[in-house]
Amino acid sequence: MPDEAINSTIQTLTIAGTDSGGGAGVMADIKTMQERHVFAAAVVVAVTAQNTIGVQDFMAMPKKMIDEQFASVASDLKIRACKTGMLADVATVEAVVENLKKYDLGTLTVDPVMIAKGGARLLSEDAISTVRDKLLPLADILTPNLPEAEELTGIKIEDRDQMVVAAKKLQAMGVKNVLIKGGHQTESDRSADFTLLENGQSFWISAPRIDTVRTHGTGDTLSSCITAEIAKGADVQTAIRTGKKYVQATIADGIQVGHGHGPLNHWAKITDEEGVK
Ligand SMILES: Nc1ncnc2c1ncn2[C@@H]1O[C@H](COP(=O)(O)OP(=O)(O)OP(=O)(O)O)[C@@H](O)[C@H]1O
Ligand SMILES: Cc1ncc(CO)c(N)n1
Repeated sequence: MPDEAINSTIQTLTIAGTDSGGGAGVMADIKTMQERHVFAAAVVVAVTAQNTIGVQDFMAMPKKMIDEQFASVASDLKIRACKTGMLADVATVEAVVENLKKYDLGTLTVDPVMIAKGGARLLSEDAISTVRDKLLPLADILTPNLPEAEELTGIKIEDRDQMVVAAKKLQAMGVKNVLIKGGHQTESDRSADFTLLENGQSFWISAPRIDTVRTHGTGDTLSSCITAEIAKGADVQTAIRTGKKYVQATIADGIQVGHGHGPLNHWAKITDEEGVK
């Protein structure tokens, strides 16, 4: 069989950490990709002992194991789009950067995961500059939440105007498309995300803020949905719009799991009633 036929199914890859509680990280990514009808592969760069209450422990994978996973995936699968999530520390970020440069894994979405909802650090402080200097220039799409955008730019973001300024600064650092997520803007009744596209166009997407603590893994779910839609051929704007609708549906149609920041309902279906605009 010709190689194009062997690998004709649309394939995506997540490069991230696991969540034993099933709500975030690699688990959220794979569930999302599966629901969006693309095949999901995973390079696990860290393992967390985690649940809805918090992160009890984590361990980064040795570089050799990261390299071997990339080699296994790249030598057999045909990845159309990939994403990064939790990258733990300097050595892990550097290993991931090296492999992303070595292999063609399609369009890259970088979710610069730093701190979990419960407050645990998922990226060491000294690795922030490694992400900024070495990973960001490789990103086709960057999806920071507000604290992450602040860390990466040094800008204190207190209103929508500063989200725009931060997005421009991130683009100047070498990222093509920037999506700044407004999920942490809790004072507004709508959660509004800002996107600055490679061609200079920009847009806001907002949706009604849902009053719930069950928002564990929203960022992972959004970036994975974007990755899946890009792999299927969507343009960046359409992929982000679909991602927002999907996240809204997964929060709105909630499930009851765990005592803390509960996970999303990944099998929720997008309807036209999400109020996303
Ligand atoms: N309570 C909420 N109601 C509606 N939308 C929300 C809510 N919380 C977050 N969102 C949306 O979810 C998406 C992810 O944003 P958020 O800022 O929560 O990411 P994050 O902090 O990276 O998430 P996590 O660290 O849990 O993966 C954004 O589109 C945001 O607007
Ligand atoms: C492994 C992992 N990745 C990402 C996040 C952020 O949602 C988390 N809590 N855990």
